[in-house]
Amino acid sequence: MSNAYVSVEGIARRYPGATIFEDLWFSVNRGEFVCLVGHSGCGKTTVLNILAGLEAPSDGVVIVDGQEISGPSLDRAVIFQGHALMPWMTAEQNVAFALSCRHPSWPKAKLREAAQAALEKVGLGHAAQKKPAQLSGGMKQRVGIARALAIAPKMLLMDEPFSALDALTRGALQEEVSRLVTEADQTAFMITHDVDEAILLADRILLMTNGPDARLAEVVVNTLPRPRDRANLHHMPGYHELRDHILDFLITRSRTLAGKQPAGWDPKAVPEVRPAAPQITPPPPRAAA
Ligand SMILES: Nc1ncnc2c1ncn2[C@@H]1O[C@H](COP(=O)(O)OP(=O)(O)OP(=O)(O)O)[C@@H](O)[C@H]1O
Repeated sequence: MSNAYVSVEGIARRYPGATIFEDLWFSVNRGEFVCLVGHSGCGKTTVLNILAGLEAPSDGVVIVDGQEISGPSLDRAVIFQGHALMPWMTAEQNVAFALSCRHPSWPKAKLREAAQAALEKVGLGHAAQKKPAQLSGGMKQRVGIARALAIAPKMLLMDEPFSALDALTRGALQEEVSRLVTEADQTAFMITHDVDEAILLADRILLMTNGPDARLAEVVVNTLPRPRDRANLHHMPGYHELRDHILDFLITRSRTLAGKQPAGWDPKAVPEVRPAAPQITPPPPRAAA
């Protein structure tokens, strides 16, 4: 795990009388997009909060860029399901405020300029002077995305950021995040319930069994080539195999594997699968000369 940008090493969350999860080991490489998928209650938000430094694990550590984390940091920006914008500030002021925490020495004009540029990147240049109450849900979430990306965090953490949006807005924002994260070579970790969202965005998808005593059961490597877009995703060779694999896990295996550790199970070496990998046909034997 030493080459990983983010290294999650044996974290656990226990409450008196209940272990939500334990012995969770995984890594996220620089520039990689990792999604965590699992049923409600298995501890996904807890894992994200631990990565954000908002909660301490009961056991284990998280190392980011070689340093153990010990609390929240601007290096790890979180995009929540709700927008968490300051309602008395305009969109520009919301982004500028985050920028001022990152760059305390920047003069106001520079902060404003950078905030405006960040809003333009998410298509909100025209709405910079509006307050959250004057913006739609999708626009507010865009401001949240602009604010998180403007401070160039080492890691972007997202907890179901699109789940409260209508399907059209959700689709548009998923594609936008995909583009922005790729452009910035941003390391990202996201929780989602939406299998297509995970397939669109992730390089790897971590599958968690049901809680209590949840564990990482499998790491699904998304071998579908980039760029991916929603309109063509389901035409890509391997898409259906990948989707079926994840759905089968959610419908059946997340439950049947719950609480059980197969013999010889090594939580540090969770099996990797590539359901969408192209079938390699061996070349025909050469005719004898
Ligand atoms: N103080 C507590 N005592 C005991 N259990 C708790 C406590 N706080 C949280 N939990 C349990 O921890 C588990 C993990 O919660 P968490 O929010 O991380 O799950 P999740 O997978 O993100 O769920 P969802 O998808 O519904 O958001 C839940 O089953 C919850 O009931």
